[in-house]
Amino acid sequence: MTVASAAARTPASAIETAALGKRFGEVTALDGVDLTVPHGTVLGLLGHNGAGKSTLAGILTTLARPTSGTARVAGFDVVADAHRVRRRIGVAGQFAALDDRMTPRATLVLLARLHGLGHRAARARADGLLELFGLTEVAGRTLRACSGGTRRRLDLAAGLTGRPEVVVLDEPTAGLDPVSRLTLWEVVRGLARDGAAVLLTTQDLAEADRLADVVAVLRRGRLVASGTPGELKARVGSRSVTVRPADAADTAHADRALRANGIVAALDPARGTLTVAAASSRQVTDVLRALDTAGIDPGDLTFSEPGLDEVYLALATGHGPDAALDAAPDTAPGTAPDAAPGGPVRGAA
Ligand SMILES: Nc1ncnc2c1ncn2[C@@H]1O[C@H](COP(=O)(O)OP(=O)(O)OP(=O)(O)O)[C@@H](O)[C@H]1O
Repeated sequence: MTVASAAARTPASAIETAALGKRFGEVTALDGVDLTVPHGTVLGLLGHNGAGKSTLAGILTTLARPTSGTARVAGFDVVADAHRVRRRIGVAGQFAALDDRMTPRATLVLLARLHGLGHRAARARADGLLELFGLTEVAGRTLRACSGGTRRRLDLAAGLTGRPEVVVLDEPTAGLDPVSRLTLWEVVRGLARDGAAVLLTTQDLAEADRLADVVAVLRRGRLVASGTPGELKARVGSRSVTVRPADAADTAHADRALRANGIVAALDPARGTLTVAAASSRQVTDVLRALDTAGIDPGDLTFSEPGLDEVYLALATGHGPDAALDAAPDTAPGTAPDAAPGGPVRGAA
């Protein structure tokens, strides 16, 4: 399946928001969001519950109107040109409106016809999507006889019947089994390879890490960081070293020896390990010297790179090693601090 045909005549940025804001009465759901997603990019939007992810997805898919700022999708303003935007986007969530008595194949053929395809082309599109989403086997069952996972995959397939150049998926893999999840990841990567821009919201850090070219973190309605998963990990997380003393009885002793040298370790008594943040080789040397002075054989040493979970803790919640964000006052939802280390979000071109 390809979505490249649409990309050639479209602007450089598939999604572009400027100072985008949304208020619900007293609640500020989005506040000054500047976001740019080029074609061929998967942007993973992370954020705590209530951070504003669904609100942003809703505005980009014309289901909600911004209260300030602008958003353009496929070159069209989401308010002034909502109908043109709708013709160019793919969204999950259409399933709710579908008929339980229909089959997956009939459903997709109908939607493809609604997108203007002739009979034969609509059947071909439906068959392609059924195969892509592993639905061929159940294509002839009525929807009411299909499992929840099947319906969910059909919902996602339904969003792609129009070969959208911009795809917005709000937590697309929530509730999917591991195989369906991998299938969906493949589909999303394929869409981006073919030139579509995909914005997906997720709570799943592994998903963001594996799938997204660019990760953007929303915190209380504001974008607080963006970059490739690797960039964010390098900026926020720190490497660590884990020591497992050769003699397990030395673990507590080692902890005291490190503390005596001003080094704080996370102790795991069950494993007999101590883990210390060690961004530089100098810090590793300090650990080894402290242990040596105390007469402790450091035994096994393991080095770990930072993970996206650390990034998330630091940026999305403010509880983590990012000092700028930690220093931010704990304000009410929607009045998040001005810390925006990532500046305007740029997708990887
Ligand atoms: N229709 C609404 N009326 C009033 N407040 C709303 C409405 N929709 C969202 N909000 C509020 O806007 C803020 C952002 O909500 P939103 O659903 O966009 O967050 P989210 O990041 O998608 O959260 P979750 O991960 O829990 O789905 C929250 O404070 C929420 O309570």
